[in-house]
Amino acid sequence: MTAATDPVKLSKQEVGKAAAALVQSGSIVGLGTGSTTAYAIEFIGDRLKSGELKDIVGVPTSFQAEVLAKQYGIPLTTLDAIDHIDIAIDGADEVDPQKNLIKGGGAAHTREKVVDYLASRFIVVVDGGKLVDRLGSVFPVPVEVIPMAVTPVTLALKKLGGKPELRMGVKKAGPVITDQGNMVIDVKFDTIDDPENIEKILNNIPGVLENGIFVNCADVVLVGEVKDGQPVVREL
Ligand SMILES: O=C[C@H](O)[C@H](O)[C@H](O)COP(=O)(O)O
Repeated sequence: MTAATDPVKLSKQEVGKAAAALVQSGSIVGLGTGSTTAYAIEFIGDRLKSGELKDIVGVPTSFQAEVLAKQYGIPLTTLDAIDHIDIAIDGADEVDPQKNLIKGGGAAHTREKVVDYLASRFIVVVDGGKLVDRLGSVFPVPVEVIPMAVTPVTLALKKLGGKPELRMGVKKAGPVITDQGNMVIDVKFDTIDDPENIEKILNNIPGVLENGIFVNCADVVLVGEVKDGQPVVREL
């Protein structure tokens, strides 16, 4: 593992490493998506290679997680072949003091929600910049929508008082397409007073597959920060 020098990268690397250290031999591990979890996957792979960790199997939450797991030698399985997940490690885009999350900055929140909620222990890994007093303060809520319903869902989101924006690709003309072949509408709300309620309301719009609000899901939130030039990891 190469040492990161940028403070945010260093925080992500250390928090990823701390989460990977929580994985025990013989576990079924949910492998999250994003730049922070990527470090956890890399470190789990290192622990496997060194022999410190044995007999683990991963459940990837995205194509990205699957590619990384293969790269770092982590055997994979699917939800059809198992009846539980022991631990899941995943990132977040926002975390409030009640450990509610907004996820989906990488358009992977639908599969992540399935895997993270199934896990007996869900460990969230973030850098300090992701902590907010109130969910939705900075980040819009990603909403995965089947392609034929993009227009009516956009109108429904506006009626709810949100500012919806179809997520566009980078280095790809046109919209982002998820691992399920759908599109993502990012919807910014002025305030989200009741995350549990808004999560349900969004998922109740016909054509919506899943949204990025995760309530009552995280067991542990590990926060990586750099203090006096040194990376530190604390629990929220
Ligand atoms: O869809 C992506 C996921 O929800 C990520 O876990 C989230 O966006 C955080 O990613 P990162 O660790 O790159 O900030």
